[in-house]
Amino acid sequence: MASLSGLYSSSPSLKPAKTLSVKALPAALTRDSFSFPHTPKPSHLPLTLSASRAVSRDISHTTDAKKELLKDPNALWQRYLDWLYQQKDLGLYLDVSRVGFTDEFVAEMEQRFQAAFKAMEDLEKGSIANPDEGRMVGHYWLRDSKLAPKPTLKTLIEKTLDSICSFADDIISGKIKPPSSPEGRFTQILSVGIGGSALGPQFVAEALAPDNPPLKIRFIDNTDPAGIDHQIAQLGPELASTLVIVISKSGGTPETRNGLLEVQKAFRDAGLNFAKQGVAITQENSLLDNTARIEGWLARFPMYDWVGGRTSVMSAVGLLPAALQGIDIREMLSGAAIMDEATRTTSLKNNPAALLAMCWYWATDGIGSKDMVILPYKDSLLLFSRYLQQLVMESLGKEFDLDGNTVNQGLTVYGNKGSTDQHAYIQQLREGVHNFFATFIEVLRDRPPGHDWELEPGVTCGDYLFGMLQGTRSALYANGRESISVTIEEVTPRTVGALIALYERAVGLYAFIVNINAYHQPGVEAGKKAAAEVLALQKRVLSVLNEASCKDPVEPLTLDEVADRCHAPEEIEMIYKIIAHMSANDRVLIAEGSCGSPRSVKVYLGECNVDDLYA
Ligand SMILES: O=P(O)(O)OC[C@H]1O[C@](O)(CO)[C@@H](O)[C@@H]1O
Repeated sequence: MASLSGLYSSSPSLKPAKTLSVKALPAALTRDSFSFPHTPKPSHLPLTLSASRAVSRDISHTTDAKKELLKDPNALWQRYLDWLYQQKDLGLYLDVSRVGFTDEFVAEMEQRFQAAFKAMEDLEKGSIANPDEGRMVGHYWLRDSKLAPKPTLKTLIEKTLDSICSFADDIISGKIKPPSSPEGRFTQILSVGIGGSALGPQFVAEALAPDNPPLKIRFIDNTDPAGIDHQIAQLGPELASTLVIVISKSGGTPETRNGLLEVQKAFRDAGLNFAKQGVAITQENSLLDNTARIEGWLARFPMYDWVGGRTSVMSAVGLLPAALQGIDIREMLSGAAIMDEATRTTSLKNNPAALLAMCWYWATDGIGSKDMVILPYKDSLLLFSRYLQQLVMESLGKEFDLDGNTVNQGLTVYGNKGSTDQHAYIQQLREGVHNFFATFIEVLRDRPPGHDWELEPGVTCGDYLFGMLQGTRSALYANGRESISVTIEEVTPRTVGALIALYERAVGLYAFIVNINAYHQPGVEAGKKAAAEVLALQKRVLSVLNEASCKDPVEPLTLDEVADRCHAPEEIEMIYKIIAHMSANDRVLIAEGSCGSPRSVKVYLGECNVDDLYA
C-alpha cells in the first residue's frame, strides 16, 4: 500500500478538515467551504457493524509538504500502481487512486468490510436478506445456478435459461411466426415495462445490440399516451410482425398495465390477434400471468420472488429481449459470474466491488453527502448511468436503517456520456459547487479492428475521445475533485455482464456497511398510493359533474361547488388541477372564466351520461 496517507486530504480545499466523529469537531471544521454545506448529523451515522467506532478521516495533514505530494506525479503514479485492480479474464481494471482515502481510513473500514463480506456470503447462501419482505436475494444464482440454495431453484434457473434460448431461436429462425405478417417472421420487439422491468433491457440493448439485429427493439416504459402512440406509430404496418413482451415482476404495475391495454387496442384497431404475439414475463399467478394464461398468449416466462426488479436483468427480464436481438446471453452471464467470483474475495484491496463501496463511503462520508457522476466515454454505454440510478438510488435511498433508526441514506447518481457532457455540465463539476465525485468508464477499443484511420497525422477520432477522458480526469483532480476510473477493453456481452455484477455487488456491500436493506423500496408505495387517491377523486368529480350536467338546463358548477358536492372541500386545489387536466383534453367544458383564474371557472360535462347516474 502506498505510504501516502493523507495524500488527498492534505489540501484544505480538497478534503475538508473533518471526521465522521461529528461531535468531536470544532464548528469550523464541520463544513467544507468548497463542497457540501451539510454537517453530518449523528443520526446519519451508520450505527451497526461497528457501532461504537466512527471512521475517522485523516484531517491533520494540511501542510504544504502534503499539498506538494498531491501534485507530485511520481507519488501519484505510485499510488496508481499501488491501488490498481485488474481482473485479467475480463480485461477489466479499476483505478481508485484519485480518491483520497488514507491508509488509516482503509484500516478502520476493514472490520466493517469483513462483516459485510460475511453478510454477503449468508445472502448468497439464501438467508432472508430482505427482512421487511421476508425474501431471499438470489440474483447471483442466475449466473451460477449451482449456488442456488435448493435443487428445485437450480433446475428452475437452468430450465428457464434453456427455454429462453430455444424460444429466441424459434422466433429468429421463423419457426414461430406471427399469424398475419406478410414478412413471415417477427421483425420487431415492443417491450412494455417500467423501472427494473425496462432499465436493464434498455441498457443492454443500447450497449450490445448489433447494427442489424434479427429483431429491433422499442420500449413503452411509461403511461404517457403520446409516448405510447409514438412507439406504435413508428411500428406502423410492422405491428403485424411485432412480438410484444410485457414485463412486470409483480404483474400489477399500473403503467405497465396501461401500456398493455393501449397496445392491445392498437392490435384490435389493426385487426390483429394480440394473444398470438404477446409474451409475459412475470411471477407465477400474478394478474399479468393469469391474464396471459387465460387469453392464451404465445409464451410466458417466470420472474422469481427472490430476484428484485432492479437486479433482474439477468433473469428472463433482460435475457429474453437480449437473446431476441442476437446478443450472446450466455456470455453476459459468464461475465457476470466471473465478476461475482472476483468480488467474493474477502481481501478488501483485491475486491473491486469493495473498493468501489469503500470509495463511495469515503467520498460521501457514508451518508451520500456527494453525488456520483457516471461518465462512460462510449456512446453505447449511454444508459449505464440511468440503469445505475435505479440500482443505486432505489437500493440505498432509505429512511431507516435495519435497526429502525432514521438515517435518510442514499447516493445520488447521474450522468450521460463523455465527451458530450463536457459541453454541458463539466464546467460546474470542475469549478462550481463541489458536491460530487466522478466515475469514468473507459473503453480501450475505439472501433472494431481494421476500421480505424487517422483524421490528422498520428491521431484518430478515438484518440480524441481518449484525450478528452484523460484530460477531464486530470483537470478535475487538479481542482480537488475525486474520481474513480473503470476500464474495460471492449463493450461485449461479457464486459457488460461484468459491469452489472460489479455494481450490484458494490451496492450490496455498501448497504451492509451502512446497515440498510438494499432490497426493498417502501418509499415508492407512497407515490403510488397518492396517485390512486387522485384518480379516485377524479371519479367523484366526474360523477358530480355528470349529475349537474344531466339537469335541464345544465348546471355549470364553480370549483367550490364541485368540492362541496365531492365532500372534499380540503381537496379544492387538486380538484382544480383535475378539471384543468380534463379540460385540456376536451373532457369537460368551461362555461365561464378560464383555467388561468380558478375562482372564475364554471364547469360542466359536454355530455350527460345517464347510465353513470344510476350506476
Ligand atoms: O416489475 P414491476 O413489478 O412492474 O415493477 C416495476 C418497478 O417498480 C418498482 O417496484 C418501484 O419503482 C421497481 O422496484 C420495479 O423495478
